[in-house]
Amino acid sequence: MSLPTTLNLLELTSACIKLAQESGDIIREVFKSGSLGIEMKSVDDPMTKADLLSQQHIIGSLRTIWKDLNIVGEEQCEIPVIDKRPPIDLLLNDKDCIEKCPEEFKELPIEDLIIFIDPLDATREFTLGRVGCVMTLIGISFRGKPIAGIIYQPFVDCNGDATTDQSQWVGRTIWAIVGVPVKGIKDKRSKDDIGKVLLVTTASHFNDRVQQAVDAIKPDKLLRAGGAGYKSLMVIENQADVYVFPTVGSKLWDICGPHAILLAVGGKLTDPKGNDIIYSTNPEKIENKNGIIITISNHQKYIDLLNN
Ligand SMILES: O=P(O)(O)O[C@H]1[C@H](O)[C@@H](O)[C@H](OP(=O)(O)O)[C@@H](OP(=O)(O)O)[C@H]1O
Ligand SMILES: [Mg+2]
Ligand SMILES: [Mg+2]
Ligand SMILES: [Mg+2]
Repeated sequence: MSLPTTLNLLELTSACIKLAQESGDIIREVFKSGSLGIEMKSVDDPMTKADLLSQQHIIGSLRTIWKDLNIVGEEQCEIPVIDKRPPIDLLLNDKDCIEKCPEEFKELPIEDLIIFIDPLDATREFTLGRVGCVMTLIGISFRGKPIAGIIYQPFVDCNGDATTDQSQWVGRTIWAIVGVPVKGIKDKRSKDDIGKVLLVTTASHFNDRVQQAVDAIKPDKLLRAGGAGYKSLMVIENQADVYVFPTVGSKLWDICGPHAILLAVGGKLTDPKGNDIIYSTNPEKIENKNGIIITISNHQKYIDLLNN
């Protein structure tokens, strides 16, 4: 039987939404078990049983339908054969998707797609019990550009607010297809911060280059947070105006999903010189070597501040 050569983005995104939610169940179970199975991939770069099981579940399940899809996952691991096919119809009756999804997205050549999976973003925070910023990130890129993204936050209440109350861990899904109105995004800007410039950056990898970027932008408030995905979501939900990390550290799987959601809400993500990030399977291109800057508006203003 010949394999399909095209796919419907609504079906792929439907499957990814469900799989991200199921990965959240896996991540919560591992956390509650108390045995995280921490391995150090390198200094300051942990992987846990939750990262592994989450990635195996997502990729193994996608493979039950799309066997030759290009998938780039953060973790180096065997992918077990899974026989349960994920549902692919969640978005097929979504009014906005039917009316606003670009027609070409409904019949995409599989060979031009790459799926980037960060099965658990902010692992370091996860190992330290600071789970509010943990999330599963799935990005779908087409010919080098993000076209759909899914974020699932396992350790938050229904408003997406971190809580230590395990009974409130209902989790939250944020997803977008570029060109389709995004649902469920909140404006989380506090009243005291209206009119101010808030910059968010790393909590765990501060260095001179980051300090220089902060000095160049001169924000009214400097916020420090864990998780590349979490900081991106802070910009998407107006809790920060700009997220900058001006040196190597983040990878394509950290940003592809959030990037698609950001584009869908009118934001921008480039390197600190304003160059587009191209999504590729080339191992040489996986690291964002020059860093990233993420904004919801006035992107060029921040690029000019960083480079003048
Ligand atoms: O946890 P994984 O999936 O390995 O992804 C990491 C990113 O690759 C790093 O860029 C993040 O470091 P920063 O918080 O300095 O952005 C890092 O944030 P963290 O140091 O707060 O955990 C993570 O988001
Ligand atoms: Mg990550
Ligand atoms: Mg990760
Ligand atoms: Mg990692």
